[in-house]
Amino acid sequence: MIGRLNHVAIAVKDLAKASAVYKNALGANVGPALAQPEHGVTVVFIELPNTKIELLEPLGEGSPIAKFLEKSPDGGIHHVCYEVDDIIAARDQLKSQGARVLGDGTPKIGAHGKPVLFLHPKDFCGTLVELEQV
Ligand SMILES: CC[C@H](C(=O)O)C(=O)SCCNC(=O)CCNC(=O)[C@H](O)C(C)(C)COP(=O)(O)OP(=O)(O)OC[C@H]1O[C@@H](n2cnc3c(N)ncnc32)[C@H](O)[C@@H]1OP(=O)(O)O
Ligand SMILES: [Co+2]
Repeated sequence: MIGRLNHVAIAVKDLAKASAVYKNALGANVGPALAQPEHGVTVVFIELPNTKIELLEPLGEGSPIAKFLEKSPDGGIHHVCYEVDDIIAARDQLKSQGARVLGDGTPKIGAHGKPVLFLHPKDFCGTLVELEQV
C-alpha cells in the first residue's frame, strides 16, 4: 500500500526562525512559506535528495499544531507522509482493518495540491501518519 516517504513534518512555534536554522546551519534549500488555512497551518517545504522536510507553524484558531506545541513547546516531529497510488482504496482497506481515519474520511487537498488523509497516531506506533495520493 504505502510507497515513498513523501515528507517528514516538524511542528515549530516560529517558522521563520526554524527556516533560518535549516538554511544557515544545515545549508538546506528552503522554500517559501505557504499559508494553508484549511489545515490550520503555514508550511515551508525543504527539498532533500530523497524526500522533503515540512516545517509547520500554527495558523488561526484551533490549529492541530497549536495543541501539539502545548505538549512539545520546542517543537518536534509531528507526522510522516507516505505516498499511495489510490487514497480511497487505501482508506477503505485501512478502515476495514479497524484503523481510525481522521476527520470524516474525505480526503482534503494538501500543500502539493494532492488528496491527503490522516491516520490516528494511536493506531500507528504513536506516529501521526499522512497519506498523499501521487
Ligand atoms: C497543508 C497540509 C499539510 C500537508 O502535508 O499537505 C499537512 O500535513 S497539515 C498537518 C496538520 N493537520 C493535522 O495534523 C490533521 C490530523 N491531526 C489531527 O486530527 C489531530 O491533531 C489528532 C487527532 C492527531 C490529535 O488531536 P487531538 O485534539 O485529539 O489532540 P490530543 O492532544 O488530545 O491527542 C490525542 C492523543 O494523540 C496524541 N497525539 C496528538 N498529536 C500527535 C502527533 N502529531 N503525533 C503523535 N501523537 C499525537 C496525543 O499525545 C494524545 O495522546 P495521549 O496519550 O492521549 O496524551
Ligand atoms: Co504533511
